[in-house]
Amino acid sequence: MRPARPLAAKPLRPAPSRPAFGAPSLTIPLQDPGLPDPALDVRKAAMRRDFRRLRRAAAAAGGADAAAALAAEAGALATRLPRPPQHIAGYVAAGGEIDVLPLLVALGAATGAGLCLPVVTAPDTALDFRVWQPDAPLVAGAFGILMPEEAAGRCLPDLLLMPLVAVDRAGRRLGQGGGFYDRTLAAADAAGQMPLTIGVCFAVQLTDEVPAGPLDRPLDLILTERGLLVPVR
Ligand SMILES: Nc1nc2c(c(=O)[nH]1)N(C=O)[C@@H](CNc1ccc(C(=O)N[C@@H](CCC(=O)O)C(=O)O)cc1)CN2
Ligand SMILES: Nc1ncnc2c1ncn2[C@@H]1O[C@H](COP(=O)(O)OP(=O)(O)OP(=O)(O)O)[C@@H](O)[C@H]1O
Repeated sequence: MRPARPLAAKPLRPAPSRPAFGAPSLTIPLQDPGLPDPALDVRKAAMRRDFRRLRRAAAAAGGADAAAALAAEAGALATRLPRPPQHIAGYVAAGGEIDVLPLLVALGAATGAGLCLPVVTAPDTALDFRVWQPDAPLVAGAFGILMPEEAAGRCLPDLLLMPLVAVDRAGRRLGQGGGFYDRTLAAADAAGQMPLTIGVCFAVQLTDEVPAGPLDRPLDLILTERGLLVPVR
């Protein structure tokens, strides 16, 4: 157990400046989040801290090579998909996440699918997705993450390349803690439009066991710079 730190030991810093969320739109409760589980949240928070550090180190040491290695697997990955995708969602890397854009572009070319990127429109909601083409302009969105402009139009992906902080061999995914992808999958499932989910990360982000609760949905596949993993459950 770590000793409790006096609050005064933490220097006061101004809140990080972030683009504000837009006015909340009409939100439909997607799923009752149920009873809070503080013990689970504490375990997830500790793992996030450790694996964000590992992720940043991996990105600094070989991020560009790893992104190229992912993209080189696009043709092989396309042949492993259970159905041909129509619209593939990637993400714009932040905080040391593996850069998935070269893979997204290559997978689009290999499958003929359209491409899109996620957009956070409000806290506690599902993600929106906007159409993206290579070299189309991106603007800063929530959390400073780049996203397509509104004029790009919306998209409903049937294949998600998902960022993550840590993952285990059963496909349990630890994300940034906003619950955005879990709510997105819950909403898609409820609408009968569950996409195929591929978690993408550096191999060092694989761990023995990610703590998970009832709202966490396991990944269909895991892709690292070392290759494709089919989760064992
Ligand atoms: N690249 C990327 N895009 C994404 C996600 C993601 O995880 N990665 N999301 C997945 O849901 C959504 C955005 N959700 C987010 C939720 C929380 C934080 C967050 O707390 N960021 C910390 C920095 C973390 C770090 O150091 O790595 C912060 O801003 O202080 C970021 C994104 C949609 N787009
Ligand atoms: N289907 C859902 N409906 C409502 N709330 C949800 C749902 N899924 C997750 N949440 C809530 O979102 C919060 C964050 O969940 P969690 O810690 O699993 O996020 P995460 O998967 O790490 O984040 P992200 O998916 O954004 O990367 C929790 O309070 C959780 O209760």
